[in-house]
Amino acid sequence: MPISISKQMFSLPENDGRIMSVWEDFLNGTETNSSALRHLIDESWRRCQHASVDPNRAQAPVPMAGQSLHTLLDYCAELLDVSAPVMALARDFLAETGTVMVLTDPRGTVLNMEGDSTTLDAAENLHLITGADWSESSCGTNAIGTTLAIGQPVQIHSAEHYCEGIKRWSCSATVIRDPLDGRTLGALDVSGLNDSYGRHNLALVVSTAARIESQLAKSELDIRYSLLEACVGRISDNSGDGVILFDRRGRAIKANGKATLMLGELEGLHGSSSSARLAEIRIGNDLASAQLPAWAKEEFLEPVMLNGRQVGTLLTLPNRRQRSNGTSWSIPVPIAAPADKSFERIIGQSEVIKQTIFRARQLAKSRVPVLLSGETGVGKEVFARGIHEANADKNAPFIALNCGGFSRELLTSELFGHVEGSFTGAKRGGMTGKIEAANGGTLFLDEIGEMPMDLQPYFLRVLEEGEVHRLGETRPRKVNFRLIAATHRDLRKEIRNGNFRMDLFYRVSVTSVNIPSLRERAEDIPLLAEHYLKLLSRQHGIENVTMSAGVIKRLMNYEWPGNIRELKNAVESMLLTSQHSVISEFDLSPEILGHGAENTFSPGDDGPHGNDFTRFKQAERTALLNAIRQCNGNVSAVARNLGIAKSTVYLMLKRFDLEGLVSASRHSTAPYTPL
Ligand SMILES: Nc1ncnc2c1ncn2[C@@H]1O[C@H](COP(=O)(O)OP(=O)(O)OP(=O)(O)O)[C@@H](O)[C@H]1O
Repeated sequence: MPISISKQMFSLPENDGRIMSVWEDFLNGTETNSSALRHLIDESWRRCQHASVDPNRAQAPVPMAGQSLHTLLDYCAELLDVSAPVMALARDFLAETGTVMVLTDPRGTVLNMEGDSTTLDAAENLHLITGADWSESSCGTNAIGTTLAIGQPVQIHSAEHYCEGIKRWSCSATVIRDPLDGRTLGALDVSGLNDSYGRHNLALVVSTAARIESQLAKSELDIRYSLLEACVGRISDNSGDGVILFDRRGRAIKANGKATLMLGELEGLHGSSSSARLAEIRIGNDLASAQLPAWAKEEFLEPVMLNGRQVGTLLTLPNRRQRSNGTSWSIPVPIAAPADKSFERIIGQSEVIKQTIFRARQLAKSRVPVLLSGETGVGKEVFARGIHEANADKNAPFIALNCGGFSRELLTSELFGHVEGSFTGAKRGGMTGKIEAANGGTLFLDEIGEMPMDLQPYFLRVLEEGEVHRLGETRPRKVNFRLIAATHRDLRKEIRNGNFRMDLFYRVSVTSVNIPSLRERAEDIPLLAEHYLKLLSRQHGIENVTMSAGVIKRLMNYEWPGNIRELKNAVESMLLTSQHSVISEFDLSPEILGHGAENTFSPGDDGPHGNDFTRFKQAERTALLNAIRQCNGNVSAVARNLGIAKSTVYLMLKRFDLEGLVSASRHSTAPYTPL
């Protein structure tokens, strides 16, 4: 007699002791046929044994981290994005319940976790954390791995776990399916220590997963609706060509009459069978990997872009008459294919910057929020523009706002806009806020960590509801924009310090790119310095200026706390102050000169310095350098400038290893010649 599935789903904690002895027997090979053991657990244990899972395992294998974790999170961005609101609820409502909610990908790798903080800590000891693999073949019978293996909701309690180290836990999980084709997209789990067991935990995951699925269905329908709307003109029967429209997964969803006729001719089909054949055609879910029917060519395909995101594909079968007339096949022009020059303005050849650009380019393909992190002046805004341009239509707006540059009141009004008379100082006729201005394009919020705490829930609401209220107005306005935020702060630390809301953090950091500091890519400095020298020479109308090898070396050794912005300023300052056509170390600022020569001294260089200068010595050295600069390397003039004897200048030059900065002949009064 088949066992009722619903009975199979729930654990029976009262059987725990008996199940433990069955497990011991199972491992010893002396199997007992106990009614305490659910059939699905028995089957799962057998799968684990077959997969040689170690029953003594105390935790999941080392979790995935770094670039591979980033790539996985990007790949699952849609699932993460859609489930973000329910995970935020879990954070609030599971606190102090002794449980956590876990979202995984279809292979059981944890993507996100929220819930009770003590349980989160305990889970960490088990490696139940983002990036960890909780498939059955890695961790044995467990709710995540087992629900993915059997495709139905399940509780795994205590002794039912296959691995000894996990037997203190009680877990309930179910799969999340693609609402269109039933594909498994991931699993949702609620876990806690044994005393958190409750049948309602399974009810909670099942209803939450259903909510995620319906949200996925809604977003799919919205996309499909927009796709049809965008292409309605192209699939009309007036077209001489056969046109088939595919959704973003490569499934045919609409075709004009001509396409049905042409398909009939191409495949020898008639009437309804050619319509049925149309419904079967798949072209893969991106142009690069399109699996085309034999009669189609790659050039028949064009991406359909909406707000910079590919939402479908049009296949145009050129009119046969045109072909027999000898005219070329009408190769379609993409509706809005991105001309990918977007990251070209980012200068750098180092491996680390190339990888960063690659990651940003990948993320640009979707519309998920991106958090750019990095020190000041590393190029966060340049990257934001790159992502926007790689993705958006040519005319889509890119609206940037620095949250750090305003008072609370001004920032509120800049972001949300206001209506006339809404506050003292409100503009006549009101003002469109940046959020509204970014509609259809990208909103770049620089220094998002500076957004005041009490403003954050309002901005979160905009992100969640896609609506904005101008200050002083009750009517909501619909908005649709891509959010790129940037920060030089560690936002997780800001959350711990109570300066940033965790729910907003999860909303804005669905994906992230960390932009390396200039220090981490010193090999790019020559390229950047040359670039700025050329650019700024042109801007200032100065011709034929170059930099000495010594300068480049110093620039490469400096720490650049202000990154590229500081480098650009340094080059500009040298260009404007140097009196020679070859910029030399002599033209460098004392900071760069003072820091740049560590371990790089070589004959002809400006000389090494030590890190161990006292503040006083540093000041003395800086004064000497300034004087040398002002006096063009003339030792007598330097002595006069500093009010000390020439012999003391020589002593100081020796002490600070700066002799190379004055003219070659110790006693010469000839003007300094650049190296
Ligand atoms: N890779 C790059 N190649 C060339 N120029 C760059 C690059 N990255 C940044 N820049 C230039 O450096 C300057 C600073 O860049 P940007 O304003 O994007 O930095 P940021 O990280 O946003 O700074 P902040 O955090 O202070 O706002 C700009 O003049 C920008 O054009």
